[in-house]
Amino acid sequence: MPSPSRTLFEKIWDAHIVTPETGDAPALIYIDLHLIHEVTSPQAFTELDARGLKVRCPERTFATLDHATPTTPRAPGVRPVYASAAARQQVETLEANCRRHAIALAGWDSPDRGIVHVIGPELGLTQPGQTIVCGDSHTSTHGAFGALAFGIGTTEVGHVLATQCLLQRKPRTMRVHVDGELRVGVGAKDLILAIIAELGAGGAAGHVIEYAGPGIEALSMEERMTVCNMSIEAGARAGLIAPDETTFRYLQGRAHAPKGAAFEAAKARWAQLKSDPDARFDAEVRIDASRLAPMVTWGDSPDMAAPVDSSPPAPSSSKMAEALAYMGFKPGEALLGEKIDAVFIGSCTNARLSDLREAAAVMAGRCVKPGVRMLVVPGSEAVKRAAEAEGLDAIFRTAGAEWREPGCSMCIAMNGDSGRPGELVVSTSNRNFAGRQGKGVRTVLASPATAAASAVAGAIADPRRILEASHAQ
Ligand SMILES: CC(C)[C@H](C(=O)O)[C@@H](O)C(=O)O
Ligand code: SF4
Repeated sequence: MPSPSRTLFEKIWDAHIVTPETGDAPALIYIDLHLIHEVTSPQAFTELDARGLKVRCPERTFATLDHATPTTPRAPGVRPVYASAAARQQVETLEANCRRHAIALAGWDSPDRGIVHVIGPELGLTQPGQTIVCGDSHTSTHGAFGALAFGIGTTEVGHVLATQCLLQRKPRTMRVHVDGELRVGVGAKDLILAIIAELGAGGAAGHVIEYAGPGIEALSMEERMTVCNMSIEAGARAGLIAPDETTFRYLQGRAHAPKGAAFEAAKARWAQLKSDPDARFDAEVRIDASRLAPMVTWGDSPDMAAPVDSSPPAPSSSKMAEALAYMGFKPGEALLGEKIDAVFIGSCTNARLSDLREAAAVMAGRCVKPGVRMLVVPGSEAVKRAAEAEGLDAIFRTAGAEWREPGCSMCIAMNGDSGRPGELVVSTSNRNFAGRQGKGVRTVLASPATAAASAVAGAIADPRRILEASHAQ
């Protein structure tokens, strides 16, 4: 009997069931790859030790240092100076846990270190069809490869360390179909901000989103990662994209990807990973990418976003009114021209090589407005090396920006990189929650191009003015 049509998510889910879900109990699913970092793993290891348990599959576990790590430049071999005793302890605890349990760690001396969601793909650890978890909500990033990837809590990190399995209720499915191509000056970040604005912060709650359609197929892997990264900001459990030639080209030759004949065999398997043509989704949404403008947020939630050349809407709830009051923005008043204090180019959303290129294309031959601070923080050591090899660091430095060491940095301000109370920061990260970038800091989420154009203008700016001019030349 032919099997019923299934979505890509359902295919990956079915292939990983150890024990099916029943009315009373969630399913038990097998986890192919467990990524860990210093913030959400210490208690999980403590629990493991308290029960005398070993790590079940150290070879399926991979660790990095990213959240608490200082990004101030330092000479090779010099130990970093941490922002707090807590930050230092988190890092040193993970170093000790990895040594004790024989877990590979991209630590301080590793050329592979970086933000967990940047290095998984870079190293070829992230592969189509896998189940991937990490004690981190932006694990959805890895879904760009056609993997089922989602964040888990610290208790679950302990479960996965001990058993390589996870208890999960089966999520529902949503397809976001993207037609049309993005115009000059409009990027993947603008697309996902527009999608989140459309869905709302909780609009995809309980769902796994599959992004599909010509507008998605046209995206590079790095752009697809930017889109999948922010799925969680619409409340989704995960976001994924069916793997294709773009995916396979990206993976070929990566350190942990299969090699030679094994790669060809894997590719043939991966090519099967797509939703059946008549597969049914619990929800469907359509977006036309060709109609989008660069987006910026005007509130304290990622769904409070609008075209950069528009203004915040009149509040229809107390939440919106409070958000506007926090940001100091007024409905009907142009967002363009709002004076800014700082710009942050970084995070697992937008700190890959293509993001830095996008920002550098705007900065080249221009200067950061005096009085504005600009931090450029590459997502990984590999991104930093590649950017330096093509002179992007020089473009940023010459413009007056700070070129930093890799890490999460001002995305979450756990490492000492933060803004001052009241400052307005244009940021390429993914969360504009009140105080996330420092107490009282007001965050405007934007693309690397918009952030760079704003740094030059000293105010929220439209990158199309610069980019269309250079395109026409
Ligand atoms: C620290 C970590 C648990 C957190 C997350 O889960 O996402 C962080 O990465 C974030 O972006 O807020
Ligand atoms: S860069 Fe930001 S969003 Fe990404 S993992 Fe780090 S803190 Fe979380």
